[in-house]
Amino acid sequence: MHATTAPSASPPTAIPPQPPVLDVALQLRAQAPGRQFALDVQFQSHSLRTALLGPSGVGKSMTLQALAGLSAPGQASGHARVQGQALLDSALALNLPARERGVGMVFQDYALFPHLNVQQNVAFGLQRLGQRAPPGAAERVRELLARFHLEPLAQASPRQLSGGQRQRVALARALAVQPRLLLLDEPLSALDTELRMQLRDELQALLEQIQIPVLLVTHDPQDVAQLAQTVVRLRPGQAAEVSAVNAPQGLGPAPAV
Ligand SMILES: Nc1ncnc2c1ncn2[C@@H]1O[C@H](COP(=O)(O)OP(=O)(O)OP(=O)(O)O)[C@@H](O)[C@H]1O
Repeated sequence: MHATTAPSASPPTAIPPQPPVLDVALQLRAQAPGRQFALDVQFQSHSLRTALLGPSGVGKSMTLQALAGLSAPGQASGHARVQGQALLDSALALNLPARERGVGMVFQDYALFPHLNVQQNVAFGLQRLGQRAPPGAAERVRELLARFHLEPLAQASPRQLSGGQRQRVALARALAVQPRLLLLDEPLSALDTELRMQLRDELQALLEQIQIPVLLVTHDPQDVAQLAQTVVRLRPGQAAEVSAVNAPQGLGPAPAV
């Protein structure tokens, strides 16, 4: 006679909670002769696309610089994590250098290198000082030039480009390293209304494709409506306010960027 045993009920599998997409708790300090600036900025975002808003001078650009690893020594402390991975954690004495952070940044004026052509600007982030370009770099640059419709302009100098073309070069350069975080500091503010609308549409399509965490500084409500899922408002002397603006987009398979 066989004894049968009821299958033992397996314990429910606990799904580990997802870390926030962005987890920022930074103390920022800057000093100039006769002037001091201090900001504690704390927020978490569970969205891939977060807008950082706040009045002029509140510290938005400084926050982006701290995330990119571009702060002056001693200017930023605390912690900053992207999908659970720390870029900076003072408690652990961890402060990754900018090149090791995997953070792409597009500045308001695009900050293209004037002495480099379009192709060299895009390739810049892939090179290490005094070293040969890593394997695959030339292919990656070709891919990005094609993707951003920049092939005919590969040899052009930044001063020969329109505002929209400059923006595409800046985005291609920021994405060259396949960043884990993309920072956009008022990327549309230098453009006239018509071009801004067109490039906002392009940026929206691009962000939907690349599906990497993005933190966007803007003053423009239309940027927020079209590009962001969560808004973080910095307020002088007060805690940041976090709110949802749009339902998260479906997270389809992420094509390589
Ligand atoms: N190197 C520095 N030394 C001293 N103060 C600084 C330095 N850099 C920035 N600041 C000050 O820090 C504050 C925050 O500057 P930040 O550029 O981050 O503001 P912001 O919110 O991006 O403003 P805006 O919307 O006008 O671009 C400002 O008061 C600015 O004057």
